[in-house]
Amino acid sequence: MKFTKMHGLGNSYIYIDLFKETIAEESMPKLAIQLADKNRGIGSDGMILIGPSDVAKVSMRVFNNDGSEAMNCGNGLRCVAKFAYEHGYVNEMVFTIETKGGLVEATVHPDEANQVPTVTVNMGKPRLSRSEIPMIGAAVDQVINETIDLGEVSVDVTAVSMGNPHAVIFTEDIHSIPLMQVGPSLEKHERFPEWVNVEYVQVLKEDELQFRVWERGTGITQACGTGACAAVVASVLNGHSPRNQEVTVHLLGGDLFITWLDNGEVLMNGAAETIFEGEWVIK
Ligand SMILES: N[C@H](CCC[C@H](N)C(=O)O)C(=O)O
Repeated sequence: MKFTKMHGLGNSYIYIDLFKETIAEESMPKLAIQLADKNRGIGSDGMILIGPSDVAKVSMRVFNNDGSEAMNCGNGLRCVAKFAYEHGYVNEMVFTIETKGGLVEATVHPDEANQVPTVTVNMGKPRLSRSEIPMIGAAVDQVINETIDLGEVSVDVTAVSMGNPHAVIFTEDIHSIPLMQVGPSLEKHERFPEWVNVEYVQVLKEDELQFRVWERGTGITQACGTGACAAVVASVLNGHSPRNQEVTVHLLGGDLFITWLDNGEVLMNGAAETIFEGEWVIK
């Protein structure tokens, strides 16, 4: 089976082209774990399947390195758009991608060699009501700075879904956050029946955020595209950032440029890179 390892700001996945390969549905979680294993496999944050779609130009499925399937992946979407354009599955520069969390629209920015170094994705509208996150508790339209007791510490969470769930916590100092403690504790907290991605955000300026993430089903990663979108939405909801203005999000692996438009949609712009291609023998 051919694979391509790609990354968005160091958030890497093993990409499998289902236009050419076939993988049995029941073997997908185990294959994701095997491919992502840095000692016995290739090494990545998970596996992403690129394939045909009845409703869009291409489809994307995302598996974390624990084998769990996610509804969306921002860094993955930019790499899928790059892959689809460079492999000729699309001829346009603007096209739709089907995810389990809904349809998104990608715009590739080819260079003079017709390769794609950066991609802009319209991620659609964030889902903010408690039931859409999903999150346990009284029905509310928005979960803003809700305190969750984790035993030794409690955190104030702003909850945002980009098709996948995010718990955003604001901090005064991104370099002193208890991410290794709070991350795993909040990820599987009973308030989040489908678990949750955990993001710490420090507001440097209204249009500049520092960002760290503990990803659901993976742990700490270099970057999380849907998380960066959730961080900007949460920053606007908390009055730290303006709508309709590009916000630079500094992640461990690099910068993403996010705008929450007045029409409610979230634009994400950033890099997408191919690392190498290879062959994997399915055991
Ligand atoms: N761990 C996430 C999926 C990957 C999202 C992230 N890598 C991104 O770029 O958005 C989840 O279980 O919802």
